[in-house]
Amino acid sequence: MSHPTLVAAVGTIVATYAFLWTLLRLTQDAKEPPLVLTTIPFLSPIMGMVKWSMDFYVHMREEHPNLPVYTLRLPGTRVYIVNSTALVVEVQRKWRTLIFPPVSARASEFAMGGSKKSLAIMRADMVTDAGFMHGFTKAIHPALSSGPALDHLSGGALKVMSELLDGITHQGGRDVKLYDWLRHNLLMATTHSVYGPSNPLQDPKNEAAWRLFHPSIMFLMLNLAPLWVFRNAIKARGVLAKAFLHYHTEGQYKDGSVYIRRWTEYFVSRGILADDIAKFHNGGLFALIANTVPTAFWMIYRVFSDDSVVRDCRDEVSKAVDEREDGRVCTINVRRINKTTCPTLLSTFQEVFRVHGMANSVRVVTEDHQLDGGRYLIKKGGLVMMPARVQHHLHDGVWGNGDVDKFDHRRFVRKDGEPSRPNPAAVFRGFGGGTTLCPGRHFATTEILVLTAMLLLRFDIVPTAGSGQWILPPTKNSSQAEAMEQPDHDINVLLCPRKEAAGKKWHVSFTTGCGDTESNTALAAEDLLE
Ligand code: HEM
Repeated sequence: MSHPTLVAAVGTIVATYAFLWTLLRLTQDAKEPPLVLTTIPFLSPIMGMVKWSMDFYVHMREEHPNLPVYTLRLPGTRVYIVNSTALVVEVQRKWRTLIFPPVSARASEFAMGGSKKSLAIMRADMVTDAGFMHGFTKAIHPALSSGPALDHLSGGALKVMSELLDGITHQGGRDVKLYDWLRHNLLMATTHSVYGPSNPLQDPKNEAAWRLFHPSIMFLMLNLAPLWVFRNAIKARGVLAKAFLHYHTEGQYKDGSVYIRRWTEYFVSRGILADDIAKFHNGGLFALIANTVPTAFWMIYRVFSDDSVVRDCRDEVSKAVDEREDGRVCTINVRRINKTTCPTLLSTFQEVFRVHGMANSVRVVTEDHQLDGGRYLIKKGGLVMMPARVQHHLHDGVWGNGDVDKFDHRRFVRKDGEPSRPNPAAVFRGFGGGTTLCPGRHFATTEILVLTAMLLLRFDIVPTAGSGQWILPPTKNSSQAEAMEQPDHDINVLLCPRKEAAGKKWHVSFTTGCGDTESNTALAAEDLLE
């Protein structure tokens, strides 16, 4: 490069840097939460996110331990990251000002491809109870809260899983890739129970389309690249939407679960077009299955990779089994898979969320607003983000005296005389929190806990590679659209029927028998407070 060209290039870089630095300072109000990562204005936060992936926010809290909330400036947007538990509670309480519906609407537009007309309906009122999004949560809630509709939903999926395990027992065992096995079979079991006998996902073409579309959802939602980059994913999205359109227009949802009937009837009642209902089914499918699969994977990994956990949990779940006909008919009573009978199993499940969970609850700021009694100004149009991982890795004894970076399967077992943890409303955020607390949490919890119980009672699980050792897979490629880490590679395991379970017939029951406590599997603070 010639000398004048070099001078011009350096000059341009310096001038651009000075311009961006000034722009950043001039557009940042002194009352906003402290600005961090400004070395390269607007780009340093992105570089940090790429470098640290899902540990970025935990890393940032360790770098700035005294900041209850801080500002990241990204091109075109400001994001306020909340570290303080008390501020998480405050943000969730202010759900009419710091709102979630724009996030769902964005997903419906960019990731699902909804039409302008339907998006206008969704966006018409994103604040009051009469708005589309709040009405949606209310419409599906009764079908997913405790009661016959939920039992039917969980029972339908568990029946499919139980029959699958019968087949493996008859075969004398099976070698599987654990993640892939769960991905296929939980998809089949869950969608069968939700969508009913005409479940569109039972067609292998539609399952393949889902697998192609699913990994692109986050990128489509970010809307940073031209659509042709995602042409295969968009084509797959179309294949699924076509199948769901048939399901909808033929009225097949009427033979499905109460949940899917209420879901559909709500969209119809708000004037959403049939084509869009079909597209939004793709989003519903994402909510239904995307987090259940990795959560089940980690649960099975964490239980079966430690003999002492297998021993403790097996002992507990065996107390939830009723035997008849001289022990030849065994019924797992779901009501007894609870914190009283199975404290270690439940604690392991909660620890899976604490260690592997990566939910990032996001809210949009609708007007300039003061947080923390006027200490911080958060500006209209900004995003407020509450990363679960930050809360789940707080030090200072919040999670007990042990190492917060270590997986401790007994961390949540209540010990006599121990003080309760501070502020449970904010610290456990595996299913998010506040008005957007996951409505599917009871369904997913029952599905995963009872599947684990069935496996414990009926099988040993042994890795078949790496001289039989369980080796924790890395997770750095996890998609951040999900609330749970995903393993970067699969694990080969042998599902080996236990001789203690041989020759027995296995069932799952939801009836509350004499002496059973009502199911208390609640993990979210909101449920614990009920
Ligand atoms: C282990 C499995 C699951 C995990 C980890 C999970 C996690 C989450 C999280 C973190 C949120 C966002 C909460 C927030 O931003 O505060 C959420 C929302 C949601 N989840 Fe789940 N979920 C799971 C299973 C399910 C299932 C099975 C269903 C459906 C039956 C479901 C339906 C939904 C819906 C509809 C929302 C949006 C709520 C709203 O807009 O207010 N989820 N989930």
